[in-house]
Amino acid sequence: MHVRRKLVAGNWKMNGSLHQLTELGAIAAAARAASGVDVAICPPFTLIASAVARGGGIPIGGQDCHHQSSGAFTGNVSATMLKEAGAKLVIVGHSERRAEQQESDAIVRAKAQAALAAGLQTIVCIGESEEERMGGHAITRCSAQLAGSIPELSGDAELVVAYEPIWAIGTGRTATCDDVREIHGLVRKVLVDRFGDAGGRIRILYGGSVRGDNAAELFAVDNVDGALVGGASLNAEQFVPIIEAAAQS
Ligand SMILES: O=C(CO)COP(=O)(O)O
Repeated sequence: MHVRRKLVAGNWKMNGSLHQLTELGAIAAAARAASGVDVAICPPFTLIASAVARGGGIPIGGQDCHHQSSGAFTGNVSATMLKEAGAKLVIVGHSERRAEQQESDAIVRAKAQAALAAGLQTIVCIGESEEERMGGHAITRCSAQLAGSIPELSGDAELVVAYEPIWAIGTGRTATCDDVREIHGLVRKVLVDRFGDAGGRIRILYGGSVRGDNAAELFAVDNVDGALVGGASLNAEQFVPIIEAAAQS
């Protein structure tokens, strides 16, 4: 049985500003108080270097990276560039990118591989749509995404998986604890089948309308090793209670 520290990561998406980095002070203080919990924030690319400078030691990450380290890829940023900017982690395969940028499992996997190779902690996102869940296809969809998107483990950088049901993102609707237990159990099985003992150490986050008032019950579910938080990570007032719930779980 592996003891996995909780990880609470904030995904600011295309939100935030230099001014908003003032929130990081209180978030860093809460992170220091929650000694058993890892906390990270992923702001837009343009804020990464400033967030590293002003973040009070909280690991700062990107929300995407290209799978090549450099080249003629206008508008893109590579994992090595993120690393140089001071990022410690990166999110890849978020459903908003899979939908808007048509990112396939194979692309997500290549990005994850590049991120691990650059030494970044790498959060690979999976999750089914509402239609897939209603049609009884949540398990098959998540299994296919796992099979196609999870990279080989390489080097010392940590792989993390985030389960984010698309219908729960930004909607205020959270998956039931039973649904979360089922999918996180599936993810764990896939990871252990593939990586053996190392698969038991990989942290699995839940994401989708996590808030201070539902975090504790989600953190109590088997194989929920933390949260990937969107809206509620934008300010300390809403994010700190989630960190505190992780510390008490
Ligand atoms: O997409 C998410 C995090 O990556 C979840 O967003 P919300 O917490 O706003 O639902």
